[in-house]
Amino acid sequence: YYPWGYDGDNGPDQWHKNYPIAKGRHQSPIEINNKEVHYDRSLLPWFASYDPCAAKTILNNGKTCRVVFDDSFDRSVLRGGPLPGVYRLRQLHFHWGSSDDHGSEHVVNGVRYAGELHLLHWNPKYSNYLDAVRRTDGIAVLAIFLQVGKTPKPEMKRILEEINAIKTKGKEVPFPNFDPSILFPKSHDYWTYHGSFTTPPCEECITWIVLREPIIVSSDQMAKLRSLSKNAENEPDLPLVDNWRPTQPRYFRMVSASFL
Ligand SMILES: COc1cccc(N2C=Cc3cc(S(N)(=O)=O)sc3S2(=O)=O)c1
Ligand SMILES: [Zn+2]
Repeated sequence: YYPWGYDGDNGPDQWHKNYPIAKGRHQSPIEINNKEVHYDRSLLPWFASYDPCAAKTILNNGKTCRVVFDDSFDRSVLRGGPLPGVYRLRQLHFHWGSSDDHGSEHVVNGVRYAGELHLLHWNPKYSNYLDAVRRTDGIAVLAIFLQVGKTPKPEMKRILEEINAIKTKGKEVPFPNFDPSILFPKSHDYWTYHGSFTTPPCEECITWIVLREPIIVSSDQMAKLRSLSKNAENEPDLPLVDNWRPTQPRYFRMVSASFL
């Protein structure tokens, strides 16, 4: 395991030295531009059926704030859309900036959002998560943009209330009874393409489902995320901000849209 980060000598431009696939042809995130997107009317709607009791803990791993779910059976699943079957929800996490004008990983027609929520699911046709990570159809990530506005989504409060308990790297606390589908925007319109983890190991195993409609968060809520520290309790407080990877070359990949 090699230490990697988002700035200076271990930043995104250096990742390929320890994770050569970071220079692959199917990397994420990417720019999504209307004029290069292909409307695919055969794309089905996607459905999430999540069990709120599957939620286990919320943690700060020094790179993001993550909520972990029980994925020992088909308990919380995503299906439909571009997916061949059900995919099990394993975790959700966020990417955000040092200010409200940037922080998302995917960029839409030149627009960067303040942040991006990723819900990570794996294909249970593989024996376990680590096996799924090595397959092109192993993982599905539902990505939802965070846009700063005046009327924030009240459902975000539950996650942000826990931030004080996981201020430093390595902190993990129980996070029971949470159904992440309450965070979804009204519209289920999405873009989809084949890509990778946006952090090391950068495996190219992800079917990305990027929602067109952002969810609204307040500037204070973004500031709450920025109050997390990259470091552990007994180390200097380094603000956990700008944990997003710059967009990668699209090469010969098609981005399909579920909407006209
Ligand atoms: C061997 O692959 C493994 C094994 C165990 C954990 C991970 N992960 C690391 C990075 C990573 C990046 C994600 S993103 N931003 O693309 O949604 S999700 C995710 S992870 O699953 O936590 C990868
Ligand atoms: Zn992510």
